[in-house]
Amino acid sequence: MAQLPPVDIFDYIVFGATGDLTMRKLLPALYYRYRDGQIPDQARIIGTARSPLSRADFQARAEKALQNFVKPADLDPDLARRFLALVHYVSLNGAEAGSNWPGLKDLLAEAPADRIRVYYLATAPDLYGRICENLSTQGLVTDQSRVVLEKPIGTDLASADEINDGVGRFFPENHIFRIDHYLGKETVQAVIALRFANPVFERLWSSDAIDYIQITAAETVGVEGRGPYYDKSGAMRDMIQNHLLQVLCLVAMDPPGSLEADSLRNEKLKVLRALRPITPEDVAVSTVRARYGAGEMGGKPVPGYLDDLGENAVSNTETFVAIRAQVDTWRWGNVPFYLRSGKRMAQKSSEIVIQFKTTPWSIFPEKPAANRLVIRIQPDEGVMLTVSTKDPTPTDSVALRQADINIAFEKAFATRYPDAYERLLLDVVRGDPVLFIRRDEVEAAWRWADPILQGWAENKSPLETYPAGSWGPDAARALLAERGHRWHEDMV
Ligand SMILES: NC(=O)C1=CN([C@@H]2O[C@H](COP(=O)(O)OP(=O)(O)OC[C@H]3O[C@@H](n4cnc5c(N)ncnc54)[C@H](OP(=O)(O)O)[C@@H]3O)[C@@H](O)[C@H]2O)C=CC1
Ligand SMILES: O=C1O[C@H](COP(=O)(O)O)[C@@H](O)[C@H](O)[C@H]1O
Repeated sequence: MAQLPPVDIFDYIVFGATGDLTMRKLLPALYYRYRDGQIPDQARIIGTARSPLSRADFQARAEKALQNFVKPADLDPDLARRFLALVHYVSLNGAEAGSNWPGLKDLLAEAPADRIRVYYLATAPDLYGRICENLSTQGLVTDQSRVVLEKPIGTDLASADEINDGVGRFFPENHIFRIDHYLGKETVQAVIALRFANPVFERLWSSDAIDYIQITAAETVGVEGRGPYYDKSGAMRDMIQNHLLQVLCLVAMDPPGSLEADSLRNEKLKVLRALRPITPEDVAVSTVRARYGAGEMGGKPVPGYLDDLGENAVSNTETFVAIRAQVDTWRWGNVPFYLRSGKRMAQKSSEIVIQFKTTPWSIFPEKPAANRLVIRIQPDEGVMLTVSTKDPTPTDSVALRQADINIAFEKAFATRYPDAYERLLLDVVRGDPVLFIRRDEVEAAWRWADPILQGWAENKSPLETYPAGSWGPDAARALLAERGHRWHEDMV
């Protein structure tokens, strides 16, 4: 494998270091980058949370996280030991001015003052403003400091503004890295390469040739231990407002002038601003929301959402969303963009499906089927183009058959596909914002999502149920069928 260039020495200070995200994603991602020689031995990973842990306690938790979330074949004990030596811990309530800030200050002061500092906020977003204020009051925001904000930024436009204002008082916009881990996925970035490095696609990339587009992020997991967070969020705030809209932006945007961050973000912003509003009155027509009931996953019975939340739970939260969105631009005319995300669905599958139009006329006995381009974000990352070709069976006329041109990336490039966080965590150290979200993008996304959430809150469309292990409620199928369209799994 090509030698990857190491980044500069840094201190990564994680607020919320005992939480699920740090254990499941951040520490394993940093381990992989360390393993590949990109993290210098002088770098430090400083966990902070309120839990009163010693450094050794936290290192033991970090070790367990590596054991649980790094592939056993990739976990080298000697390397893991050296990686864990980079790990520190400070018990601290980030939201309280009188907490153990001296503990963090003293530790940071052991390194040169111009060392890169990344403050990664992996706590509930309503703490972001107060944590930044405390960092500033304590004199910990240096010229080389950046702050990373986890999603979701707020629960609507007003709360997002409050959070962005709270952080923006202490960090300039170009030092604020709003993370959306879908942008760190190799196959999401591959959309940019596919579109803008291959005229064969880009020349057809409009309503002239495209009938409709689907973007799906289906998960098999339920809410797991995250019920208290998830029930306040739901699929719209957890997945659609951020991850799926970002993917939609990359699919729908015009060519940026360059790969420079603002060039790309300006084009994404135009898409977000061109999204046709779905008013509370429209939600019954253009959206479907649902939650999973009891069902079966992998042949085993699983409980429904309410049982997953706990005894006597009451909830109006959706675990599944399907939306017919429109991008009101010259390029897209009336092409529907179907967005769908859900938990406890039949398969883990994130993909983009570009369904082309059929031929205007057929010289064959049967009308050729439309071409279809599938970009598989995960798992089985790759690209598949379905074309019509001649059926080789000898007959007295020309019969057609569909066949796939299929590129499986892992096989084609013989390389491991890194987790999205691996790329993004080091982009922050490099100070490269291209795969992060600018404030105006967050605002535009909420501006579109808010009226939908309002319509649902006013019960203007019913909360459907779907059995765990299925592809969602029948209403989601009907949303496409109205226009003669089908979800990918229903295409033969
Ligand atoms: N988990 C995931 O898969 C994903 C999570 N996110 C986002 O990441 C963030 C964290 O999520 P997750 O790890 O799941 O959440 P958890 O609830 O698992 O962890 C929250 C963390 O915050 C700490 N914490 C809470 N209050 C304070 C405080 N006042 N000062 C310092 N630390 C505090 C907790 O530790 P302690 O109680 O010891 O203080 C804990 O370490 C959220 O914004 C979430 O939306 C985004 C994408 C995916
Ligand atoms: O941000 C989130 O993403 C995960 C899904 O991420 P993926 O990379 O596995 O597709 C989702 O489970 C979680 O609820 C959400 O907060």
